[in-house]
Amino acid sequence: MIQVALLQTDIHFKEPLRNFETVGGLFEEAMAARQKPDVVILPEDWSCGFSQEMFHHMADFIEPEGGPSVSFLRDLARRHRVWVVGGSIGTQFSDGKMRNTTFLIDREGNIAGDYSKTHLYSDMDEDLPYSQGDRNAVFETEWGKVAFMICYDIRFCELSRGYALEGAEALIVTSNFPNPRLNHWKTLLTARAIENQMFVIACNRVGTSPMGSYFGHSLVIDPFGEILAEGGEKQEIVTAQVDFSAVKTIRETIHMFRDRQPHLYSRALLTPNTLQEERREALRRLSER
Ligand SMILES: O=C(O)CCC(=O)C(=O)O
Repeated sequence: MIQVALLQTDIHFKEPLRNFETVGGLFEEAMAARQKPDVVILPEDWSCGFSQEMFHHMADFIEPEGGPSVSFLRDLARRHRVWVVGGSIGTQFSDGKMRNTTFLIDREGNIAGDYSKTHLYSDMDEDLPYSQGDRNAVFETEWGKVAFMICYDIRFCELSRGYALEGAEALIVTSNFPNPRLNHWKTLLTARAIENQMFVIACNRVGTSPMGSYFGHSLVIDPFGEILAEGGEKQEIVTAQVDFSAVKTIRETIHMFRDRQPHLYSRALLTPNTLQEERREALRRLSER
């Protein structure tokens, strides 16, 4: 049984120091609770916010590997001896590529893994500066096997199914999911939990950005699809106890993984996405102008 704490923060656009202060304050509060968390989870882009404008001026936002945001979180993890899922941080990696990346940090402050957003939100031009992540790993921790999604990723059931087949027991989601799509947020996350028989632990932000407003409603959903905890629409800490043995219980009750019929599923799932190729071609032509 572990205790999770989701910091549902109000992120101030382009004000990292102010956001560090908010996260630092909520972190102390979470650690002072009677039930000390084992894992603290932050929302997507927790240190600088998110807007379409940002994707055209990345120099103002991007951090190098080991930059100030991840160093700040590693220090908190080490000081409080707690695991941290570092929301996401726009990071330029040593291969020169920029990615929207979540860092998994252990109790010693070491980076135990990272996940970069697979499905970039092209309707907001996120795919202009960012490269998609291409290592969708399941990570073994002292409390169970976990995998990650960032925001728009939750619309793509194929990714979470792959994680479940690789043994993930919990899907951790970090997000800037906006109004008015609360219905999508709750329905998609609940479906991901039920269809994969795993926990879904999803941290969303509140407040506003130049793009609009965010509804919070961070969620902890068990593998039966029951909501264990749900945030409101204000800044707060959402907590829940997560008992990973529930995954085994549901998987031994409804044998979905035994009954899958992959050879009968559509071959279209594996054919290349021509719409994406068209978008890449259009962007290439634009950049040549
Ligand atoms: O899928 C959505 O409705 C919103 C996605 C989004 O805002 C994002 O991925 O940043």
